[in-house]
Amino acid sequence: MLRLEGAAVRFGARTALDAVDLTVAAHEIVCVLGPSGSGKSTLLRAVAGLQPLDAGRVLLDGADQAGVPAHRRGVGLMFQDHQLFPQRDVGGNVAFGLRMHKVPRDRREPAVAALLDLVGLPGAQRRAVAELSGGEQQRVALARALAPEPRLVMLDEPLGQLDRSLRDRLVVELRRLFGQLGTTVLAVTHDQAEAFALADRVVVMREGRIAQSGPPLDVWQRPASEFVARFLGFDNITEATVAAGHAVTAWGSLPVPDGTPEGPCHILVRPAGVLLRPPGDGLPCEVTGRTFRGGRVALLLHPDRGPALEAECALRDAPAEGARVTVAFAAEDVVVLPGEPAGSAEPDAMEAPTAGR
Ligand SMILES: Nc1ncnc2c1ncn2[C@@H]1O[C@H](COP(=O)(O)OP(=O)(O)OP(=O)(O)O)[C@@H](O)[C@H]1O
Repeated sequence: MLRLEGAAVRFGARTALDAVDLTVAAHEIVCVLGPSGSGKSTLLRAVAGLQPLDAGRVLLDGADQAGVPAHRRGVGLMFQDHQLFPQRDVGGNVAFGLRMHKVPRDRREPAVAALLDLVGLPGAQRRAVAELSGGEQQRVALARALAPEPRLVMLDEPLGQLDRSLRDRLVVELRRLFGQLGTTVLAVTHDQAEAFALADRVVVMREGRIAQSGPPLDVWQRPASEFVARFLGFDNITEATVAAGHAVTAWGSLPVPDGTPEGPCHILVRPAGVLLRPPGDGLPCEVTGRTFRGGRVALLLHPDRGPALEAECALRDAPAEGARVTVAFAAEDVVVLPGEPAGSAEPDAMEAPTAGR
């Protein structure tokens, strides 16, 4: 449905989008993730027709959109600050796009009612926008974006201003809603939990380029680079040299999957793969911090050699701060991160990385 080919946008000397190739299939939900300034909003604006390209093409249903103004592209947009019209009631806001598309009144009213049902605000047509909660306003904004039945809905930080619990709830509702409607979605967020809960596919951006693209679980299990791994919050990363089926690291020798290329690389160990062992064999560490996460505890460990480690354990097994522990590493949680040239986006980032399994 949507294809970007070599899309580039420059602001003076700054390259906001750097030769981006991206496709979104019909009915697919794609979430673009990335740090601040990585080009996420610029990407959306380029697709919407609000930002001209300096190079490359945007195609919708195979048609080049060069010169097609935003309102003729058939895309629905929902921005972070959701910009509802304060002087219109809920029904007036949702009907806005329908009026613009000259849908007659007798068809508008049932459409608005159906959309409000869909977003969980049945019968809210006559309520004033100002008296709605943040989450309710967000739903109205969504209903307004969906009303003209756009072929593609684009969401910029759709749940940006809401608190965590409301986000977690709404993101599940959104996914269900999009599935029900068969909506094609391109969303942008810097919240990885939101992206992973909403998306069929996540696209991680770095400095105007795509650092990795894939189903959420794949990206989570096999980050393509140190950048992606760190962006996802993995910190157990160290330099390594692979030889004869093992990686030699500051933490000791770690098992790596068969077929891992020999030579220097970075190694990630997921916190679940840092195993507490009785004193003896393994890497001695001191427990320097504990963070409670539901029934689990994240332990911050200071090893006798090598960088700090995060481990995860059950509440009842959690050693006290200051305790001495020994750790071993589970092979299935060791991930080899392909090398990336220092200071540049990764040219081979779309290739599947080698993963410990
Ligand atoms: N109108 C503009 N003029 C100049 N530079 C701009 C303009 N819009 C964006 N940029 C620059 O382009 C780069 C990408 O910006 P963009 O807003 O797309 O990033 P983002 O990933 O959406 O960031 P955030 O998460 O902070 O919204 C940034 O370096 C930004 O400063």
